[in-house]
Amino acid sequence: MDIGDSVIDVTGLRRRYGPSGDKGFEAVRGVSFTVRRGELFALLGTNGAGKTSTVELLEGLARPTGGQVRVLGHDPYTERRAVRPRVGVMLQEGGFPSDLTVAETVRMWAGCTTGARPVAEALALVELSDRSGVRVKQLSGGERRRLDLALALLGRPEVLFLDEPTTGLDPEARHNTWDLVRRLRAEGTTVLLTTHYLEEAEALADRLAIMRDGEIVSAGAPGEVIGAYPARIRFVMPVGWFVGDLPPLAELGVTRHEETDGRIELQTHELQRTLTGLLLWARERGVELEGLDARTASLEEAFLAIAGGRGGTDAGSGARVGSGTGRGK
Ligand SMILES: Nc1ncnc2c1ncn2[C@@H]1O[C@H](COP(=O)(O)OP(=O)(O)OP(=O)(O)O)[C@@H](O)[C@H]1O
Repeated sequence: MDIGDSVIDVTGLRRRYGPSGDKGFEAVRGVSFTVRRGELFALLGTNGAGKTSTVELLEGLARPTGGQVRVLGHDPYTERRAVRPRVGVMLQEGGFPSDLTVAETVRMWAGCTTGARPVAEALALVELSDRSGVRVKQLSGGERRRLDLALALLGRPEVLFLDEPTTGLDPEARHNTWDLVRRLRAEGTTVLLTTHYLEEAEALADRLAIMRDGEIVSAGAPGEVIGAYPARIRFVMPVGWFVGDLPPLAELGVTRHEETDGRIELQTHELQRTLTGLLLWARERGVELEGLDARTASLEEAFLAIAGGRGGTDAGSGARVGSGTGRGK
């Protein structure tokens, strides 16, 4: 096996439900990506974008209708026995018997897992040690998610598939799960994550891909994906001053500006240059830019533009574009 550094290789992947032609539906339409060893790769997209349909193919739960998947150098569907013991899967719904206690559930799972962690260790990892005697049906939604994660980690997997792992978790439990995932990745575990929480992807992912209508429409490191979108500077125009009094906006690197009731928003791909020019202008005139707020685009902004289909980097928001009129001082 020679897979170099890549652990998951996906090439031209397709998945169709139902027959070909109008009666069927192609949920995955030629998806390609690679996940390297020890990397955390996040798959994002709106509901129905095709994430679960893709991940199920990587997990070997279904056969692709086109293209190819390799996990640890093997076809996860036809070579399931070679792949399965080295992979941990946390599905959206665990579906284990709920009359068993937490410890019994982990013990039962451990019986089917080669080289399983001790039950106490698995429960400690997800901070469920104090719930070990509780029946699964009595757990909260967030505790069940953590139990799902404990089961996925039981066999010390080389590759971990996490399908919306923190849904239903309170903020503290979510951050604890993030810390655990970071630790696992630091130990060399390769992680493929699907999530609807963009701050989760931003916090954890080395690289990510955004899916829309069965295709990957943007991919790269979070900074690369976000970097295509402009930073924003917001402030309130000082009383008696107007946008036209500012230095020529194009010279400050502003690509777009909006004005609503004296509140100004500037968009720029050169945040430092634009902000410096603006602050120098304010200092020279001795005025205060009330409510000044400058920030790079967030993954959420990039996601909404990409997944929603706007795609362009300076897509208009429909707000009124300032006229730039004003009087000199
Ligand atoms: N068994 C099925 N038969 C027919 N269509 C299906 C089936 N499963 C999923 N689909 C369709 O495939 C598309 C992709 O679904 P999928 O569950 O992969 O999306 P997703 O990105 O995981 O969405 P979510 O974020 O809601 O989990 C959707 O339009 C869905 O209705």
